[in-house]
Amino acid sequence: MEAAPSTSPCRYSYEEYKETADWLLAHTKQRPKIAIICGSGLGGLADLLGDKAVFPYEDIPRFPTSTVPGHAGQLVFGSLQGRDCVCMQGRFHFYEGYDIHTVTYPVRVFYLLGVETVIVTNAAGGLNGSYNVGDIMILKDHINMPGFAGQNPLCGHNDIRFGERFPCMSDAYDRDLRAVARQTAEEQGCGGFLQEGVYCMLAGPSYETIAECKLLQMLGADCVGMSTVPEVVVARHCGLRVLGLSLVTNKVVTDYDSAEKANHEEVLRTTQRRTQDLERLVSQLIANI
Ligand SMILES: O=P(O)(O)O[C@@H]1C[C@H](O)[C@@H](CO)O1
Ligand SMILES: Nc1nc2[nH]cnc2c(=O)[nH]1
Repeated sequence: MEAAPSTSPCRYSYEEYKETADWLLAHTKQRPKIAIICGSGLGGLADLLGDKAVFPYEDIPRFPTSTVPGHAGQLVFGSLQGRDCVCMQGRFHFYEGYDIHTVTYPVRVFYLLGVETVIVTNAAGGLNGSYNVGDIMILKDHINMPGFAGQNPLCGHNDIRFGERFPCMSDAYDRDLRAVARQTAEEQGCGGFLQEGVYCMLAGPSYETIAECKLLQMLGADCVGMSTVPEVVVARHCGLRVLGLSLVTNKVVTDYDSAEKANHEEVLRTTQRRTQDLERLVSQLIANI
């Protein structure tokens, strides 16, 4: 597949998103109001669903496919805590070569399915010195670094059926959902490793240099990752409520004498260690929202 030029206008028409959504609606009886996007190593969240209908991405008309270890590549519809949900087991990253409109394609499909709330999860590097590996961070804000460089998924023609030309982002992470998440985390015994902070997205796939980590710390970022922000921007554009959760899978290196090196194996190891806590938290959250 030939990559789209980075300056392309939105590559997809309303009718294309609609074709995907209508196909899914025709192939499942579930009518989800909640969507969950699983981060690296966090795809086990989809296994919580009962009464499942599973669609590999390659079977869904116009859906992209995922290439990262730790990401399965299927859309799972099902029921959790008596609520219909749809779960993306495997997301699309900009660093895989997808243009920013393709990265966010599923979010507009969710909107057209009737989804109202999106729970976005990710694996991230901890920048905040007081964070520990294994902490869960509720996102209260983000820094859209690729957006600074012109890679905002809303660039190009604005279709008003999705949302307005200039959407607000100061309320990107829903205050009420954050409160429910804090409360639920306490009830589920996750309070001892819960944080709330700012996620910064970089394009990846290289991890950060020491100087870059120091810069991001100065900017006020608490965690750094390679996803989530484009999906959140598109979700907010079409009025979906968003809850973001980062799992701190590693601490970034900020010391020139350190022998530590960021690596994807450590990222996946940490997700395995925390997977049950996260599953419990998300499951109970869904009951509480
Ligand atoms: O999909 P997420 O953001 O959870 O995955 C993170 C970012 C990269 O894909 C990978 C790096 O280890 O983990
Ligand atoms: N950019 C980035 N993404 C990550 N995902 C998991 N850990 C990291 C990290 O340290 N940096």
